[in-house]
Amino acid sequence: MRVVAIPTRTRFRGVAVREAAIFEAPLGASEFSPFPEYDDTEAAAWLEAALDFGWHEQPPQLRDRIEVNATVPAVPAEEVRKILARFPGCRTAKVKVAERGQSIADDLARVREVREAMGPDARVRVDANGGWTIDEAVTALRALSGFDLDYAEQPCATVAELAELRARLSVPGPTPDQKVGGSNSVKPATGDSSKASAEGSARVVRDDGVAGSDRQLAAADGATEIRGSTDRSPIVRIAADESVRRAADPLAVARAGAADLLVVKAQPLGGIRRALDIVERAGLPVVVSSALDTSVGISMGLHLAAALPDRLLAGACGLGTVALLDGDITARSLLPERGGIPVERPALAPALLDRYAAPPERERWWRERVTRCHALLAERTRRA
Ligand SMILES: O=C(O)CCC(=O)c1ccccc1C(=O)O
Ligand SMILES: [Mg+2]
Repeated sequence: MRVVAIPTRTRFRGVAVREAAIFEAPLGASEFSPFPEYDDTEAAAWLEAALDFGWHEQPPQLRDRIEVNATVPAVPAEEVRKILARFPGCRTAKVKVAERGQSIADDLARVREVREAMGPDARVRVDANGGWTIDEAVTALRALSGFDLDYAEQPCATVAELAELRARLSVPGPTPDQKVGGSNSVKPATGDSSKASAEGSARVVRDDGVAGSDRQLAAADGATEIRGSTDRSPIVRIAADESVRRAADPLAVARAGAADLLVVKAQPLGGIRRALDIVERAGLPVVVSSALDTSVGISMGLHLAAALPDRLLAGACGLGTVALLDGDITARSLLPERGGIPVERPALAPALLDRYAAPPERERWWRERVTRCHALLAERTRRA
């Protein structure tokens, strides 16, 4: 095991140096990189993932290249084009919003710049990391809806808030720039759609990956072209991220009908097979994303995305984030090229492991954490 500390090119979630423990395992390199503030119980799932990827055969690959989104940190609008340039060929962008200390005006300016830079055909998503209250999310997402968002990721923190937000967004708002009426108008929510069981209701996935219950799509007034039109139901699709990867029950959000799609990450969900199992049981389309991993962790995410059936993949994945790091540890970096990344397990570069070696006290901290998390996993196995 080696511990590395890689500077970020732009602060991301306040992170200026990304630390990771890297295993040189029998099946290739594997990564353990839970954020330092996560407790051992939460971090144990990340270790399970690292051990699984390094020591066990992975499920069959259904594709050999994964389309990725550009990830735009909560930078000032003036910096947007510089960030987008690091994601050559990407036709989808995910923009961080609701950053602490910033305003909705900052978010609007950033998203406007992304939409202008990428053009009307691009898909633009936002990720609030649970930073809005329901009221703030309603206001922000109504304001942002003019930019034709692909979805809003974790606008509020809890499953209950997401469910209520989703219901409220299905009702036409008073915003003057929102056209109501016409054959493609947004119908008021049927009331219980947010509580509908994801498992019980038949789900349909449109050819662009948009999914919803029969009733939800019917509520869109038989619209065959929701994307690109100004009116839609709901105003914006809701994606769950933290409500999947940090929840005691990753399926609760799907069961509550509180999200239209899920963001799944291999490490926090305990590995590729565990993540695939969750996705199958949730029955919602998904986007695979990273946690700002090195190319080793990205490789794990690419293998998860490659194992997903087409019907469950909802567009470009958030796996282009090596572009946000100022270094890497593999011979070849898994950076976006022509909008995608080949599914590979890159070899470690010994000289880079040395160059980015973490200071001794951080190395010791990570070794102790691995030891504690491993003991938790062993204890769990003993009890099972
Ligand atoms: O999904 C992406 O585009 C990149 C990954 C990303 O946003 C992320 C990276 C580290 C920690 C949290 C998140 C997140 O999706 O919230
Ligand atoms: Mg997210």
